[in-house]
Parts: sequence; C-alpha cells; structure tokens
Amino acid sequence: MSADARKPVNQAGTANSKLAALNTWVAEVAALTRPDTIHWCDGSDAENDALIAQMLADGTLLKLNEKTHPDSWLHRSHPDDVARVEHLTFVCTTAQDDAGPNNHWMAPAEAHAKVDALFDGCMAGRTLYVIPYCMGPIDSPLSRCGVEITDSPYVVANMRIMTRMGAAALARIEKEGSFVRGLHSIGELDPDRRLIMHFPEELTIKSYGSGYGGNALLGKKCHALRIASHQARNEGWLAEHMLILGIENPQGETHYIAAAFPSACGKTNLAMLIPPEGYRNAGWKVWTVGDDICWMRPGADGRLYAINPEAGFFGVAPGTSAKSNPNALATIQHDTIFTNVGLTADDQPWWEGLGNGQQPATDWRGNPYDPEKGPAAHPNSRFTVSAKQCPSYSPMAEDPQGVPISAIVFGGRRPSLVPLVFEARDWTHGVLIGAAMGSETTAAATGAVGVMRRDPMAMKPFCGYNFADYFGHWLSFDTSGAKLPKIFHVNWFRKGDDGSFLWPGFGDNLRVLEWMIGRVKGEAHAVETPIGHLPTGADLNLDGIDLSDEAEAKLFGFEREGWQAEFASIGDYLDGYGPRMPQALKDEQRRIVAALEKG
Ligand SMILES: Nc1nc2c(ncn2[C@@H]2O[C@H](COP(=O)(O)OP(=O)(O)OP(=O)(O)O)[C@@H](O)[C@H]2O)c(=O)[nH]1
Ligand SMILES: O=C([O-])CC(=O)C(=O)O
Ligand SMILES: [Mn+2]
Repeated sequence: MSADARKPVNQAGTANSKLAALNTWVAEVAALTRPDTIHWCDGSDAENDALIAQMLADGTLLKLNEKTHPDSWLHRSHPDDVARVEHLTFVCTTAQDDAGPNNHWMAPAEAHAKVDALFDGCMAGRTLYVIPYCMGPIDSPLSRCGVEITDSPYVVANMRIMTRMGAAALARIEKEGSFVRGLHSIGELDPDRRLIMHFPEELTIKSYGSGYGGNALLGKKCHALRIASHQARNEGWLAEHMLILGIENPQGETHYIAAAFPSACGKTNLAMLIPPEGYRNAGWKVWTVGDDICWMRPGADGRLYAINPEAGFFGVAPGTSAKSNPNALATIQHDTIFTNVGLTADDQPWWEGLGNGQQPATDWRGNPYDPEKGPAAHPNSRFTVSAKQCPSYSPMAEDPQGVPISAIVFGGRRPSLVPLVFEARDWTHGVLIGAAMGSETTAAATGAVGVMRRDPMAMKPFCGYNFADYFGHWLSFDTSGAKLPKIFHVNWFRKGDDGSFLWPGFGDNLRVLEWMIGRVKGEAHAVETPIGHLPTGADLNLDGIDLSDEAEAKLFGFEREGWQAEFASIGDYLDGYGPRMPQALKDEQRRIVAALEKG
C-alpha cells in the first residue's frame, strides 16, 4: 500500500467539493468504529497486490498452485459464516407495510440503535477501507454508485472484482453527489452478533458480523437488489435477480434474454451456455452479459434495455465442470478468489462435480478430507472472478445503453407438475407467472435445503419493499407505447419416478431458448392451455437427444388436476398480501382457475 494512498479522514476530493457528504459520513463512521487507520481504495493493481500480500501473511488467503492457477487464492471462511442469512436480514422502512410480509422488518430508529451498538469500537486495531464503486459501466446512465466502508481486506479484494471500484467511481460520485452508503464490519463473526440491515428510504446499508458474499459484498444483493429495487420503483425501472445472455443465430441476429432463477438454480450456467454440437456447427453462439443481476429500463423505442450492474461473477463452485460449464471453468483458471472449496495435495482447488480425475486432500475447513465427514467443498463454495476473463463475455456488456431484451424467463426447481417450458399469454399473465414462482431452497442461504417455497421472480430474499407493490410496479410497464418482451417459465429440474432429472439441461437448454426466440418472431408453434402456451416435443429441436416416454409426457404435458391445486395455493399466497395486492393480478389468477375448471 503506497503511503499516499492513506489519507486522513476528510480529504477525498477538494474542499467544498460534492464529496463533502462522503467525507462527513466517513468521519462519523470512523468516530463510531474507531479504526487504527483509514484507507481510501483507488482500485489500483499496487493496492490489490499489497492487500493480497497482507492476507497471505495473516492466513486470510492461501496461495493456490501457481502453475495450474496463477494469481489465485483460497479463502476459508468461518465455518458458521458460509451463506446468506435471511433470518438476520431486515428491511427497515418507516411503515412496516412498506417492507411487506416478504421481508423481516424493524423500525429504522430501533434498527440503527441495535446495529450501531455492534459497530461501536469494532474497528479498533483494524484498518477502515473506503470503497467507492459503480454498479454498471462507469459511463452508463443506468448505473448507480455506492461507497462501502469495511474492515475486511477480503471484501475489498472481492469488491474490486465484482464492481467498478476506485478512482473512476469516486469521480462519478463527485460529479453526481449521490451514492448508496454501505457500512460493513466482520465484527467477531459471531452468528449471535450478526445483522444485515437495509434502510431504503436513506439509501443506507449496515451489515455486521459476516464476511460472506451476499452479506458482505454490499454492492451485490444489498445495493444492486434490495436498495436498487426501491430506487427503481421510484424512478421507473427494474432491479432484478436475473442473468442476461445474447443468442446469436446462424444469420448473425442476436436476441437478448433475461432470466430469473432463485439462488443456485442455474443462472451462471445458463448465462455461459455452450451450444450443443449440432448448433455450434450451424453457427449458433451464446454471449454472456451477466449471471446474477439485471437492471432494466424502457428505452425511447419502448423496448426494455438491460445492463449487468456487476463486473464479475460470484459463482457456485460445486457442479462446475468441463462438461457442465466449460466457459466458467476457462474463466477461473487464473486471477480468481475461491471461497470454501477443497484442495488437492498440490494445492489445486477441488469441488464435488469438478470431474477432472483429481482427488481432494483437504476439505473446505482445512481438515484432511474424509468422505464420512461430508463434502470436500462446502455446497455453497464460490469463485470470484472478473467477467472479462470469460470467453463468452459479450462486448455489449460494457455498452452504456444496455441491451434490448426480447424475452424474460422465470424458473425454479420444480421436481413435479411444472413442464419444461410455457409462455405467458400477455404481460399481466407473465407477471402472475413470476409472482407465483416456486422453488426448492438451496445452500445459497442458511437453513433447510430442498424445501418448496414461493420465490416470486427469484426475489424473495432480495426485494427491498412490499411484494404487492413490486408486482404493481411490474404491471405498470404495460403502457400503450411499450414493446415489452414475451414472458416464459422454464423448469430444468423436473424429475422422473426414479428421482433423476428428466431433461439433460445445461447446453441443451439452448433448444428451449431457440423455441422462445421462434415465439418472439411469431414462427414457432405452441398449444394453448389454461396455464399458457406449451410446445409439444415436436416443436423443439431435439436432434441428438433421446427422451424416454416418461420424459416426453412430463416435460411437455399439462396436468390439469395438479394445476388446479397449484392455482388454489397461488390464490392463497396472493391473498396473504391483503388489499395492497393489485386487483389485476388477482383477476388473472381467477381467470386461470375458471379456465382450469372448464375441463
Ligand atoms: N439439472 C440441472 N442442474 C443445473 C442446470 N443448470 C444449473 N444446474 C445446477 O444448479 C446449481 C447452481 O447453478 P448456478 O448456475 O451456479 O446458480 P445461480 O442461479 O447462478 O446461483 P446464485 O449465484 O446463487 O444466484 C449447480 O449445482 C448446477 O450444476 C440444468 O440445466 N440442469
Ligand atoms: O448473494 C450471494 O451470496 C450469492 C448469490 O448470488 C445468491 O445467493 O443468490
Ligand atoms: Mn444470486
């Protein structure tokens, strides 16, 4: 760390600049947390090198095999700090109803008092890092800036990969004068002294006691989803838990698709899809714009334009292999931070499903690997890597105007009932499909795995306001001049009677995306049912894959009785939000119930 990078508290920018508010806030935080040193991050290589050296020295990072994984590191988190903690995550609006039944709520004054008590003196003996960052391309009107204060060099190193961090972001903040404030400390990493607090009305986040991704890299879920969803509602745009990809057909036309799947349900994998061989030979290509978060707003032509606010991927490691996701594997060969994966005897990262013929010697806790004691890699172990390293990274991802979206896709883990794909009749029906989404829980959050729950638009853990108002906001995009994307629902996770997945998934998902684009262009065929338009097996290109009769029946079938029960439950779910739930959505649900009854 260069000496001139260390500045006293009040010296970012010139006196009287628009950075006064930032300087005052940093001074206030320093007075509360009492760090030994304050460091303003400039995002430079020299700064990163110094932080890595410091973390290697104190054991926060371990160096991986330099030959196979140059400039890559392993971080082992505290074993009780491995995932998001939804039960400790709060949205603190003045009125409880503005946070809604979908969020844990605390009154702002009480929440500040509670969390500030934890922050009191917590940085004694530590360095306070000030991280100015920009979510989205620095020159995009859709981007928004924030500043995270943290005492974790691991967070700094991750934020440097995941956001546009440092001098350029500070310059944009100085120009705009506004930014989201995020205060973070790892505290004691004590699960009983851990709180992730959001104050949307103050554009403020306070996160204490966890060093894990979604709890600590505040640009990600806390800012780009919970706070941004609130900003987006006020400003007429959408902040969504969606991947963005481009599909280039053999004629050279590219269509962009945004897809919302819950955590650990396939966004990274779909965003980096490699077409099946037949498609590759014919000239199909898939371009990755983003793998987790999408900010969209209507353009002058009435279409929705999307940016990926992130600059990197914080991806699930287990299951990532040369077969399932070759692009991800190529991306993480160098300059990557791995968190909670296992290690081989020669210090290569290892996880279940890597399938490269190697064996783990050490588990994610740092103990000798013993299969009786569980997996070598934690099921929610992750890699952090710059998007620029991804072979399929789209040049359009850096376009300040964003990419025009042709289709929006919702999906979840549904072992039964839900077919491979269906299409909404119109926008309102599509919003209902999103609002009614269900999925089995995964290891991305603490708590039981494999439990079915409603996860509307994959935003259950991330919407910064009342879901009833959020659905209303979605409905509001259906204006007369709008040229909205078509909306679809997919299910890659339908299981057969023997419990195995019926659809091969991964690269073969392109077959489903091709059908969607065919529908967008008015070319592909579908059958009308009460739940929407379904393809038959003959409407998809299934060349080269062999589906059993059971698979055909379940992937392309419509099970009336099961859907009747599902829609009764959807009705109860919507009613749970009381009178704030938009009437249009309830009417849509009733229309479908009536159609299902007609027999
Ligand atoms: N069966 C099946 N599994 C899939 C498919 N795509 C992804 N998966 C599995 O889903 C898990 C996580 O997928 P990711 O793509 O990392 O999830 P994500 O949605 O990006 O998750 P977050 O980063 O938590 O938001 C991995 O275990 C994958 O192997 C698919 O098409 N079929
Ligand atoms: O936020 C995280 O920690 C990782 C993630 O993408 C998710 O859980 O959806
Ligand atoms: Mn996610």
